[in-house]
Amino acid sequence: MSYANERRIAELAIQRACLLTERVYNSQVKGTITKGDKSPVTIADFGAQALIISSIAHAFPEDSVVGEEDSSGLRADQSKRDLVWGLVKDTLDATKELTAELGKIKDDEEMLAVIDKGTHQGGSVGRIWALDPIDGTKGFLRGGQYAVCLGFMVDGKVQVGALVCPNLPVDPEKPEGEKGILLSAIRGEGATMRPLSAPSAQGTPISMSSITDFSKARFCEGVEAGHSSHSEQASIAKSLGITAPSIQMDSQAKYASISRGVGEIYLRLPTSMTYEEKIWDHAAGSLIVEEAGGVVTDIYGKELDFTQGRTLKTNKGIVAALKALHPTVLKAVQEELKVSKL
Ligand SMILES: Nc1ncnc2c1ncn2[C@@H]1O[C@H](COP(=O)(O)O)[C@@H](OP(=O)(O)O)[C@H]1O
Ligand SMILES: [Mg+2]
Ligand SMILES: [Mg+2]
Ligand SMILES: [Mg+2]
Repeated sequence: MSYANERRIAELAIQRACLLTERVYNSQVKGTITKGDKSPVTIADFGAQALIISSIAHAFPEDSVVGEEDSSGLRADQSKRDLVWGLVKDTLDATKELTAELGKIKDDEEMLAVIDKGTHQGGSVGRIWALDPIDGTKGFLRGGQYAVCLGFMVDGKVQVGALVCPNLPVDPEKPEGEKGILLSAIRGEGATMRPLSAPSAQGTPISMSSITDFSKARFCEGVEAGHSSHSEQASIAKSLGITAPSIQMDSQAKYASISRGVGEIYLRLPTSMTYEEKIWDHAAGSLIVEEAGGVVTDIYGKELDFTQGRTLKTNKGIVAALKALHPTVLKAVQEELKVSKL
């Protein structure tokens, strides 16, 4: 069974949401709220979650959604709620040609209810979408990379992944040129990419780099030192003979980057053994990397298990690399971590 329709709706939905996130990215008003776990959420995260879940509910009313955000912060703050509704309404008004396929939201009450459709607990049964309305919120606030991410799972296996990276260059050779790319994949059918400016164009197939010589290889890692262990990643890179400096960027833009051949490896080594990676941080990006010729496991070499609920509770960390390099990278990771953690 092909999931071409799910991919089409995913692409349209994240691209529509991206109009909203870019407006906030380029404005002075980010409307940040600090959540219970001390992490930030902005009016753009809420607005994007509302638009994307309403698209899914319109196209596939029986499906469930595991979304990162819930409406509690907005219910407690009328002025932010008004800001988000203003953004959502403007975006819907500006994209009327998509209403037949993606539907709309009637008022701010409905918007809050739609955001809360993302509270599903996930699991191993049925059709479930994993949504990160803004991945890399800290990058978003800093003016760095961020991504709008949507994965679609059937019985706990990711079948479709779609990512918008509004601030990655269309041509990696021209970093100051046009920005904004959309990547997507269907399991077994490969991964594709297209510029955001060409919404109706067919995506071009992408594949990972073919560099197998570690002295020429590059690795990606996050910017936030609290999210992955920079010191251990540096030490692994050194032991592999990697000489290039790490490519640091926020969000699933790292998965996007290696899937189109900019970097061969993405390391995300845990900074704490109690943190559980969230399914929405990996569903879309990991499938796109696999379909572009890569392998994605945790630090134990285990496949990512999306059947466990809202988190990858049976996995630790992420090791993603070109298929030919992955066994050697994993061995280096395990040698490095064995001492302190395994
Ligand atoms: N201690 C931790 N270890 C690993 N990831 C963490 C973390 N704390 C937060 N994160 C996740 O890291 C994501 C960003 O990844 P990166 O650092 O690669 O940009 C965040 O997504 P959000 O920005 O969607 O909240 C958040 O879910
Ligand atoms: Mg977050
Ligand atoms: Mg995230
Ligand atoms: Mg997020």
